[in-house]
Amino acid sequence: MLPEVRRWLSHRTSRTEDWPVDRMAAQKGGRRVTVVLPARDEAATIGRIVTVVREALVERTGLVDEILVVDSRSRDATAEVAAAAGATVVDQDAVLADVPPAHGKGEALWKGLAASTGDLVAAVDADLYDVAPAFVTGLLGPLLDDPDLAFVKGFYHRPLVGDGTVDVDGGGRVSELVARSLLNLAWPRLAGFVQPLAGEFAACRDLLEAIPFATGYGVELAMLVDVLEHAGLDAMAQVDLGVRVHRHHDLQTLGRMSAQIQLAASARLARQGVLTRVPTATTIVQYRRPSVPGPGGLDREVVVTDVAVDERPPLREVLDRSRPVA
Ligand SMILES: O=c1ccn([C@@H]2O[C@H](COP(=O)(O)OP(=O)(O)O)[C@@H](O)[C@H]2O)c(=O)[nH]1
Ligand SMILES: O=C(O)[C@@H](COP(=O)(O)O)O[C@H]1O[C@H](CO)[C@@H](O)[C@H](O)[C@H]1O
Repeated sequence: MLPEVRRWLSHRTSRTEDWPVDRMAAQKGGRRVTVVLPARDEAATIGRIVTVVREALVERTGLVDEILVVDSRSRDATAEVAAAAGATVVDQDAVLADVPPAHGKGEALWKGLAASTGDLVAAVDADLYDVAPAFVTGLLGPLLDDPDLAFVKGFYHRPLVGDGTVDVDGGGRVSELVARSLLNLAWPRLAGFVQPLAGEFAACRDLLEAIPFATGYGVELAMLVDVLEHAGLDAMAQVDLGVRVHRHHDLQTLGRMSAQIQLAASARLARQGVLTRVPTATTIVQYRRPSVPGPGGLDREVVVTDVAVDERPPLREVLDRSRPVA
């Protein structure tokens, strides 16, 4: 581990208990705070998350001013459930409607940033089973307290919850198998982040508007790299949020997620001159138990998926272009 990272770890890591909500609400001053929840088919969990955040942090303490759910092409009642629980709900494709739409989690976050009004923006995944207000206060605490900070990432223990089984630290499989190795090899200054792919982070609006967003699942890794480049390691911090339990994807879905992360990383390595060009092939070939016979008698079904992700430019460039010239 780089000595700089060792120093950063002890200097820039805190626990959510270090940031009591009443103190944070008092330190907020005139700043506006938005919580953004990107949500695709999260009708089962979004209502409870919005209710917890609204009751504890909007109504009881005033720490949060806006709860914004980005409905990311849901096929279920996510939008209705979120609105009934008290969130402002925007349709991903209706935000910046004159920009050709894209798909994915990063797109939902980018559109959420565009639609939000906070000076500080915190993001929380919408598939969490048990969200406490401390998830949000922990992310905001360091930012409200220290003007040198611009970005805070959550970390936690991640159980892998199966059918009647719990592996206490078995979650975060893509983090362990893909993201951590990529970061340690290519961006070792980011090796201090305990959960580099955590969907829970908070940042200053100015910073988020100044960096590009990968539209798919590469968004978290891309954001770490871009924030490091833009603001420097000492403007970044992490906070222990306890335990996080969420709905898991199967291994093949995680394989496609991994491919998107590697594409986002490759784009940055090319930008930094480490790779001479960005990969042009964007399909992943996977094999699964056959529902139809595979080619040449292969006892596997061949599944080819396009994992291409667009990159959104820094939001500020888009907003500047659409502003009328005086
Ligand atoms: O196209 C998408 C895919 C995902 N998500 C949201 O992004 C978050 C994290 O995605 P997911 O749960 O699929 O990833 P996991 O945490 O299971 O790896 C969740 O709130 C999803 O609803 C989204 O808004 N749009
Ligand atoms: O961290 C990980 O390995 C993956 C998968 O988590 P699990 O193995 O299902 O606990 O989950 C995350 O990765 C996505 C891609 O960066 C994020 O978008 C999600 O928020 C995050 O939960």
